[in-house]
Amino acid sequence: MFEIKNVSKQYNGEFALNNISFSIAKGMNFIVGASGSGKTTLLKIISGMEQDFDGEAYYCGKSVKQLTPSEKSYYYNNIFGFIWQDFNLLEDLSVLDNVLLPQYLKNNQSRKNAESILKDLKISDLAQQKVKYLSGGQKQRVAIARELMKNPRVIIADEPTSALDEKTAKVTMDILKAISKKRTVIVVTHNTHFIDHTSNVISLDKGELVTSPQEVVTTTESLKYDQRHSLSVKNAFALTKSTIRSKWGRFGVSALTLMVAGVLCLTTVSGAIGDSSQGEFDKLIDTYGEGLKDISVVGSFMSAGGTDGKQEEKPNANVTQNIGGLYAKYVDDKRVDFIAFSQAFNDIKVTMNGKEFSIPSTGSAPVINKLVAGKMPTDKANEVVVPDGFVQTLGISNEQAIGKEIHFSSKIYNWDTGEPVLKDASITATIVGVADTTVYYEYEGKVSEYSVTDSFFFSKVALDDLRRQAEMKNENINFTIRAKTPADMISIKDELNEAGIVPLGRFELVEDIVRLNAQTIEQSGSANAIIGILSVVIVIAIFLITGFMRTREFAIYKVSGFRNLHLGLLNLTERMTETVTAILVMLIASPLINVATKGLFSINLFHSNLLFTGVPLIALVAVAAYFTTTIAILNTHTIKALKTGDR
Ligand SMILES: Nc1ncnc2c1ncn2[C@@H]1O[C@H](COP(=O)(O)OP(=O)(O)OP(=O)(O)O)[C@@H](O)[C@H]1O
Repeated sequence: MFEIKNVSKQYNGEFALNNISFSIAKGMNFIVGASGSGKTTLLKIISGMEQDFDGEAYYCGKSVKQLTPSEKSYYYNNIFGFIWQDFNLLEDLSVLDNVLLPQYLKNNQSRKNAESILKDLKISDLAQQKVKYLSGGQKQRVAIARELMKNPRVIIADEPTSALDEKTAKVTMDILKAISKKRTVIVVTHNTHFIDHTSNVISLDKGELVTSPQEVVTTTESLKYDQRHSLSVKNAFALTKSTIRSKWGRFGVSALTLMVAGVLCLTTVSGAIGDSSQGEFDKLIDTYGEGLKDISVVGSFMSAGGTDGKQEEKPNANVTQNIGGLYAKYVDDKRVDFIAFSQAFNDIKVTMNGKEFSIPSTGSAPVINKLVAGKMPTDKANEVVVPDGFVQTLGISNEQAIGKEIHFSSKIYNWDTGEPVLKDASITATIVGVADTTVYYEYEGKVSEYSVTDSFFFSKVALDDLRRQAEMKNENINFTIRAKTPADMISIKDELNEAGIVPLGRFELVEDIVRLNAQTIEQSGSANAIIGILSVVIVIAIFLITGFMRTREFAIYKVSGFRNLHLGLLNLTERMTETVTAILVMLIASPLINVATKGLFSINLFHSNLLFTGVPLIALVAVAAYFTTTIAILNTHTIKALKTGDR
C-alpha cells in the first residue's frame, strides 16, 4: 500500500530522515525509535501533511507529493483516519456530534452507523455526553470511533497511548490491533511492549532506518477517487447550529460585537453627533421664534450709521438702496424657505361668505413667525396667507380656512411724494395658508412677545394689483427672506452685502451659532471618524483573537477532510447567523440604545430610517469579521495546531 523510496527530510541542514526506503502492507505497523529519531516526520510524509521532502512516497501507486488540496481532503475524509496522543476532539460537542463530524461532507449522514461503531467500542451510553467530561481512555475511543466513521483504509496513530494509563493504553492498543485485521494501521509509539510478532516494525535511529518490515509489498490496491465530497449549505448550517449550541457564549459575544460595531458605525455614518449642536440653534428658535432666520430686504431705512453689526438696532438715519430684481433672484433659491412681502395695510376689512370683518390696525409691517396651516402663496394666482387670529374670529379651524375666498379691502400708504398719502385698494383672493404672527423680542434681558394681528401676505400678482390701485409707482416692494438654515441665512446675507445691499436681521446672534456649529461639526467629524474606525478595529481584533483561538478546531476539521473552501462556507454561515442575531438584537434593543446614545452623544440614534441603515452596517461589519476569520482559517497549519505531544 505504502511505498517509501529514498526519502530524506532536512530541517535547518540537519537530517530528520536520511534516505529511507520501505513498504507497508495491511495489518499492524509500528514506527518506533528514540525521541527525535524522525518518527513524526515520517508519519507526516506518509499522510501527505508534509509534501516537501526528497525521494518519493506512494500510497496505492499515487505519489503523496502530488496530492492536490482537494485530493488530500478527500483522502482525509475517506481513506486516512488519524488518532492522536491528545485525542483532538471538539471538547464542547457531544460524543455523537464529534463522531459525526466527517459525515458532514457526505450527503447522507449515517447516524445508525455512528451508533453501531459507538456500541462496538463500548461507549454507546456516552453518545450524548460532552467530550470534555470524559476520561482519557473514553476520549481516545471517541476519537477512534470518529475515524472509523470515515471507513478508512488506513489508520495513522501518533503516540495514541502516551496520555493514557497502562490499562487504558492496552485497551486502546487492542482496539487498534482489532482494526488492523481489516485495515492498515500505522502506530508511532515509544511503548515497544505493545509490539507482538504479528506486527511490522519500522525502527528509526537518528533519521536512519534500522529495521523495516520483512515482507516486501509487490501488489498495490487500486484507488478510486470519484466519490462526491462537498459541504452542502444545509450541512454547513447544521454544523453551525451544533457549534453555536456548544459555544453559545462565544456566539453571543460575536453577535454582540457585530451589533455594537454596527451601531457605532451608524453614529458615524448618520453624522448624528454633529447634528447635536443643532440643538443649540433649536433652543434659540424656541426663544426667538422662526423669524430668527429672516432677512429683511428693504428699499430704504433709517440707519444708526453703517453696518458695524448693529443692524438689528432701531435705525435713525436715511439709507436708500436698489432692491429691484432681488425677489426674482431669491424666490427659487435652494437656501430659501419662503419669501414674504412686507406690505403693511391699514383699515383692513375682510368679507367672507357675505360677512364683513374689521381687522384692527397695529401700525406694524406684517410678521410671520411660522405657517401653521397650508403653504405660502405662489405667483400663479391671487393667493393670500392670513393671520391665525383672523381665522379664530371666523370660528373655523386653520385647515378649514384653506381654500376659502375672501374679499380684502384696505388703505395703503403711498410715499411716492415723500409724504404718506392713504389710498384705497381691494382684491379677491384665496386663502392658501394660515400664519402664526407672533413677534418675539428681548427687552432688558427678558424675552417678550406680541402678535401682529393684521399680517396678510399676498402673492406677488395680488400685491402688484393692490399697489397699482394705490397708484404706487415704486415697484420695489420690501420683502423678507426666510432662510432654511442658520448657515443659509449667513450665506445669503454675505451675498447681499457683496452686492452692496444692507439686509436687516439678527445676524450677530445667528453668526455665533453658525460658527459654533461649524466648529462642532469639524470636531464631531473627527470624533465620528475615530469612532467608526475604532469599531471596525475592535471587530477585526475580536474576530482575529477568536479566529486564532480556534485554529485547533479548524485543524480538526481539516484532518476530518474539510478544505479551506468548506471552512469558508462554514465561516459564512456562522457570520450570517451572527449577523441576523445582531440585527434582531439591535431592533429589539433600539429603545435602550437610544437612551445610551442620548446620554453619550445627546442624540436619538434610532429615528425614522436610521434604524434600517443599521442593518446593512451590521452586515458590512460582519464582512470584516468574515475576512478576519478567513485569515485564521488560512493560517491554520494542521500539524502545528494538533501536535502537542513531545514537542
Ligand atoms: N518543524 C521542524 N523544524 C525544525 N526541526 C524539526 C521540525 N520537525 C522536526 N524537527 C527535527 O527533526 C528531528 C525529528 O523530529 P521528529 O519529530 O520527527 O522526531 P520524533 O521521533 O517524532 O520525536 P518525538 O518522539 O520526540 O516526537 C528532530 O531533531 C526535530 O528537532
